[in-house]
Amino acid sequence: MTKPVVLVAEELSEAGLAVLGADFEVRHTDGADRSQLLPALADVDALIVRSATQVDAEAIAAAPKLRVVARAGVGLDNVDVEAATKAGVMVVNAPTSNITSAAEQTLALILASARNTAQAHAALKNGEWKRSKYTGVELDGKVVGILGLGKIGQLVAQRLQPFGVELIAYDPYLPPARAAQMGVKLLSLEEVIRQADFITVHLPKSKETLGLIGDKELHEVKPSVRIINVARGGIVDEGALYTAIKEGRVAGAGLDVFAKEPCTDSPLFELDQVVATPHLGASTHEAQEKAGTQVARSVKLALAGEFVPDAVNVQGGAVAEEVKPGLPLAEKLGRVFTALAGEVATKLDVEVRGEIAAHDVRVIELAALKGVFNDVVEDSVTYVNAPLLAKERGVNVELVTSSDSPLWRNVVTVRGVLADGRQVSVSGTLSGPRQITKIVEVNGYEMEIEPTEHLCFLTYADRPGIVGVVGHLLGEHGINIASMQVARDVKGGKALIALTVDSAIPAEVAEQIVSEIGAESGRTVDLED
Ligand SMILES: NC(=O)c1ccc[n+]([C@@H]2O[C@H](COP(=O)([O-])OP(=O)(O)OC[C@H]3O[C@@H](n4cnc5c(N)ncnc54)[C@H](O)[C@@H]3O)[C@@H](O)[C@H]2O)c1
Ligand SMILES: O=C(O)[C@H](O)COP(=O)(O)O
Repeated sequence: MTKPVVLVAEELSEAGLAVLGADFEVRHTDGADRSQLLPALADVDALIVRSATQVDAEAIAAAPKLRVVARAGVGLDNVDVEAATKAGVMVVNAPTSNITSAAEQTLALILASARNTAQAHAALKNGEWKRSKYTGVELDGKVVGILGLGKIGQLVAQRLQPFGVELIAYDPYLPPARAAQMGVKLLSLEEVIRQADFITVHLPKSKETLGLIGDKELHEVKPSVRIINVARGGIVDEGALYTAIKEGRVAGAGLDVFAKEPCTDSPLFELDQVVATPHLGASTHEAQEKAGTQVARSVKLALAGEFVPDAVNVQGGAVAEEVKPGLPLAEKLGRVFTALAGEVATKLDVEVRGEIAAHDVRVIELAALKGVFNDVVEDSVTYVNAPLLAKERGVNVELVTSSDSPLWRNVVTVRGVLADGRQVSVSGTLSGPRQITKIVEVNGYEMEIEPTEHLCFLTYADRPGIVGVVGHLLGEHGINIASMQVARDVKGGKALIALTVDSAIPAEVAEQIVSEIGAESGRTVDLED
């Protein structure tokens, strides 16, 4: 059996490679070099990167088998998550792996900037004993403004507390009470910029944050301000920062990240007031070990078709053990639903009833949608793109949960309304100690059949002799019936035959059966992949 291929496009810790183990074919490439990356993507199942590999729409299109992109770190600005989602590719990161390292690097740059450590060090190594030139400032009593009080911003705040600073922050998405608990006062961006002696940036790079600290803002800061950026290059405009330092409107800067990386020739490097490092925030043994092992675990889960807690483009929360067996059931019900409906519903309810409804069952809705669209679109349907497919087709999807399930311990129903107002539904359960998948309801008719690979549902007017005709016609075409059930609403009313057969029923045979028994509808379902 061929092993799934994992392409490691940047340095990954030994511990991460060890977690991948022998179950995968691990290949290496230089992700920063497009001429190497694009051809290397042709047959890979998973891609592992850090920040130097651009996983854009072109790269995703070059990887038709790709199932997961794993970012061994935090920032996802180098991954086109939207393009990945459209292609059904899961994107995962390691959101906490390097936050301590990034926070410590921030402290290092704040202190180095305050005390001119790097510049004095370089001068001394150059044989210059200069003391007054490198006189610095204390942190004690100063105001530190944190832009982005998220995971790293909060760790920085905690670590700065003992220095006797006043902490203020700009983060419109954080409740002020949460900030107050940490001893940080939330203010507007303008106020932070005007009051701070140190400004430290911990924002994600986005359309809103790119150039957030630009020429205008750098005209409003205190001239004694030092600006630290360990988040992403470009959030502080490098040209505007250069001019502000040159003109004495900013006292100094500590920079770990740059708008274009690698960056070795920034005009900022000419300024003695700037201390800079080559994107080293996450470059510690500890952070790399954590990032490597976390993404390797996520890749293993993703390639095993399991739910991945760190996936950023899959809706829903952690999946409880009790819920997991319901996923293949819901997916199967989704496929049966589409076969019964023969079209995409305008409104779709995924109902989860019974004991499992006490858990977060949003993933069951995803699994049902995955099944609903499995035989509708050419491209592969995954937990990632299934909700997107529903949205694109204007399907209004709702998850309905209830602890009340009178007949079965747990039951999942996919119920839909079609364009002409008709309703279609199919329910299933996992029965007995062996948790056997059973369909227990179709369009309101109760039954109990095990959905094998080939199924057929016939709705007709209840009368004698129909079972014989169906059996005879199938027999004539060499199709063996594995099981058959008949259900009806009232005697002489509408009836439904549910059949499982050993081979697919060709369309012309199904049509012949429908015509001979005068069926209202006849639907075949083929569940083999
Ligand atoms: N230099 C490095 O090596 C290194 C290492 C790790 C992380 N990072 C970067 O550090 C940054 C912060 O990472 P994190 O893990 O703390 O992220 P996070 O998501 O935990 O925190 C970001 C915070 O920014 C706030 N925010 C988002 N958009 C905003 C906006 N437009 N205006 C104001 N606030 C906004 C959010 O509310 C959140 O609290 C990211 O850019 C990440 O890529 C860099
Ligand atoms: O976002 C991150 O995780 C950091 O910027 C680290 O990036 P790196 O993995 O390329 O060092």
